[in-house]
Amino acid sequence: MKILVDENMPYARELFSRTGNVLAVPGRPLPEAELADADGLMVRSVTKVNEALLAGKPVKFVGTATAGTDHIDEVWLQQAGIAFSAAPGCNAIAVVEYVFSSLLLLAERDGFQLRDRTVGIVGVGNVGGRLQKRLEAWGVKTVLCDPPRADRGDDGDFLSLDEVVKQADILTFHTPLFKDGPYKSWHLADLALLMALKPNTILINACRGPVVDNVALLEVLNMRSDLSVILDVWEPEPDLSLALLDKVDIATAHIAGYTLEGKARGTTQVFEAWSAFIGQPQQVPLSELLPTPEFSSITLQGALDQPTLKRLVHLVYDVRRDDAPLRKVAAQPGEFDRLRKQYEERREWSSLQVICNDRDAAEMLAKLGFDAHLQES
Ligand SMILES: NC(=O)C1=CN([C@@H]2O[C@H](COP(=O)(O)OP(=O)(O)OC[C@H]3O[C@@H](n4cnc5c(N)ncnc54)[C@H](O)[C@@H]3O)[C@@H](O)[C@H]2O)C=CC1
Ligand SMILES: O=C(O)C(=O)[C@H](O)COP(=O)(O)O
Repeated sequence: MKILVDENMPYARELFSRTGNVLAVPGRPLPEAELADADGLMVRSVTKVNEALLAGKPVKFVGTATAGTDHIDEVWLQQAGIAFSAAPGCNAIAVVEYVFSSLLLLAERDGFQLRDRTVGIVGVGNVGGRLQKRLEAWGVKTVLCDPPRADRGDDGDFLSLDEVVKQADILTFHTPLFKDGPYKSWHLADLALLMALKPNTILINACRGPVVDNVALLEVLNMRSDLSVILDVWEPEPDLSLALLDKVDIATAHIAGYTLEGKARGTTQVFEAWSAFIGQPQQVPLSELLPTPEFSSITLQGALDQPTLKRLVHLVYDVRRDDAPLRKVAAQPGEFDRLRKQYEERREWSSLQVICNDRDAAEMLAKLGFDAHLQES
């Protein structure tokens, strides 16, 4: 059995080699000759998987260690009898923590309390739903837009996109990329939407670049200096607009989901699906794989206010570590992908044990996802 795995999938070699010969390869461009005798192909979002790549090849299973699946032609795979599995939700916590890291930074810069802002969440699935819970735990009002969930009759107060735009001080997008169909999300944020944003809105895109029309965004930012923008994803990638990069407040190279936990979950979810597919089902607990983090325990004295939360959040992950390198190298071909391939280890809040002497602080931090405990007296 030969299994091709993207070289940017931590733990893939050690897991997949339990079931066959593993070859780790770059995802963009993928060395296509290696597919001639491959049974399994495990990719990330940078590899387009379609008829052009796989027709006439022996590949029987495709896995993607990602939440998004817009790089996969699922209809063709099904017609061709090739099994497919993704990793829904694997990196949702990572994206939520990216958003918090960014918002706490802007809140400190601009001197506001998150609790005084209304956050509009567009796409309330694995990422948006977790973001809603953590924001509300911190006392932030959220307004939600998710037409597929509203149409399914899911519980929740879902508003139209126009209504959310009217109410939101912070507008954050967490939809899949659909180029057409009833829930088309391509250019969901178009010129009209961007012009309709309330004064001083913070706009965030950490889902897929083309969900926000980047040409329109640049045009609007040239007219409106009141807006703040956080972009993790770009239209197009990897060749983003340098003029736009210059205008945004926080800019990163599509790494919002890149915690070690998030990537490891992606690998294990796909490995578990593959091992079941070949009739050797195996479960892999994350705790078997993850190393001890650099900072594993800290003591917090007293109450938890927003500046203290920011310091804790930034101890685990400060988004500025990813913003500066992108600005430095974005003009050079290949550097966007290199930043992503050589990504420095980043952990989730749950990796930090926080011992508190204040009960409310311990309860709040636990709700937010830290490994928080009340100090024993
Ligand atoms: N920047 C990064 O590193 C990452 C980006 N992503 C992207 O974020 C997207 C969302 O991730 P998840 O929450 O895990 O996906 P999900 O599938 O769990 O949730 C997506 C939600 O968006 C809703 N939705 C679909 N079309 C919509 C529309 N037109 N308007 C409003 N809502 C709509 C769906 O009903 C669903 O509730 C992924 O599809 C992926 O493209 C995901 C993880 C990491
Ligand atoms: O899971 C997703 O969807 C993402 O956007 C991933 O974080 C993207 O990472 P790569 O697959 O491009 O490494």
